[in-house]
Amino acid sequence: METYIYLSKVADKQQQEEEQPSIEEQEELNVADEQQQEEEQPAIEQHEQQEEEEQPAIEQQQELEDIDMIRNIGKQKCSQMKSQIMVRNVRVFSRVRLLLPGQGAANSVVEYIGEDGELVVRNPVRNSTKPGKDFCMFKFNKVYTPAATQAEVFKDIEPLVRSVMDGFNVCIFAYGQTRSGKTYTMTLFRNLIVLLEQCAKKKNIKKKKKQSCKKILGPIKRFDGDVVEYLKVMLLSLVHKSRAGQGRI
Ligand SMILES: Nc1ncnc2c1ncn2[C@@H]1O[C@H](COP(=O)(O)OP(=O)(O)OP(=O)(O)O)[C@@H](O)[C@H]1O
Repeated sequence: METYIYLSKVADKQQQEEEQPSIEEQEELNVADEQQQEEEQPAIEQHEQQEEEEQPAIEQQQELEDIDMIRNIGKQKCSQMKSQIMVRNVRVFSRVRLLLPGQGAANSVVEYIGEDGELVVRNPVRNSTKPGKDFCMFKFNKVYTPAATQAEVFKDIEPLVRSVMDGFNVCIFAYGQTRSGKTYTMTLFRNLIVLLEQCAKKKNIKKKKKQSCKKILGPIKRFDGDVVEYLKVMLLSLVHKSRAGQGRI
C-alpha cells in the first residue's frame, strides 16, 4: 500500500511540471484576466448599487416578518394563557382544623399533609378488613395544616379580590361537615371588605375598578348584620334557586 502511494506522488509531480505554463504564457494570462476584470467592473458596480438600493426594502420586509412572528408568538401565548386560566378556573383548597379541646389526638384521621396539596387520611373504621382501603389520598391545589393562620389563608385569597376589582366574577365558598371550621375561615371576608372599601375610596384608581367595588359593597352595606352572615344568606338563596330549577351555582 505504501509503495503505491509513493509512485502515485511521483506521477503527480511529473504531471504538474508538464502542466505548468511558461513565464510568457503566464503574463498573457494575467493580461487577459485584468482585461476581463475591467470589462466586468461596471456590471459589478451596478449590481452593488442595486443591492444598496434594495437593502432598506429588504430590511423593511425583515422587520415586517419579525413583527408578524412576534404577533404569532403573542397569539399562541395568549391562547396558552387562556387555557391555563380555564384549567385553573376552579381551585380547591383544604384546611385541616386543629383538634378542639376534648377531641383526642388519637381521633385524628389525617396521616400526611404534603407541600404540593396531597392529603392522606386514614379510614376511621378501625381494623378494616379490606387491605389497601385503610388510607385514602386526595389532591388539592393546597392544603393548610392546623398551624396555618388566618393571615396565611388570606394571602391566597387576596389576589381573587384584586381580580374582582378588575371586573372578573369570583365565587368563594366553604364546604365541609358541621364544626369543621367553615365560619371561622369565612370571617376572612371581613378583611376583603376592608380591601374593597379602600379601593372604592382611592383617588388614583380607574373608574371601572371603583364601580366594581361599589357594586359589591352596596348590598353588603344594606344588609343588617355581619358580612359572613350576609354571605351565608347569599349562598343559601343560590342553593334554593338551584333546587327550584330557577338558577344554578
Ligand atoms: N383554624 C381554626 N383555628 C382555631 N379554631 C378553629 C379553627 N377552625 C375552627 N375553629 C373553631 O372550631 C369551632 C367550629 O368552627 P366553625 O363554627 O367555623 O365551624 P362550621 O363549619 O362553620 O360549623 P357549622 O357548619 O356548624 O356552622 C369554632 O369554635 C371555631 O372557633
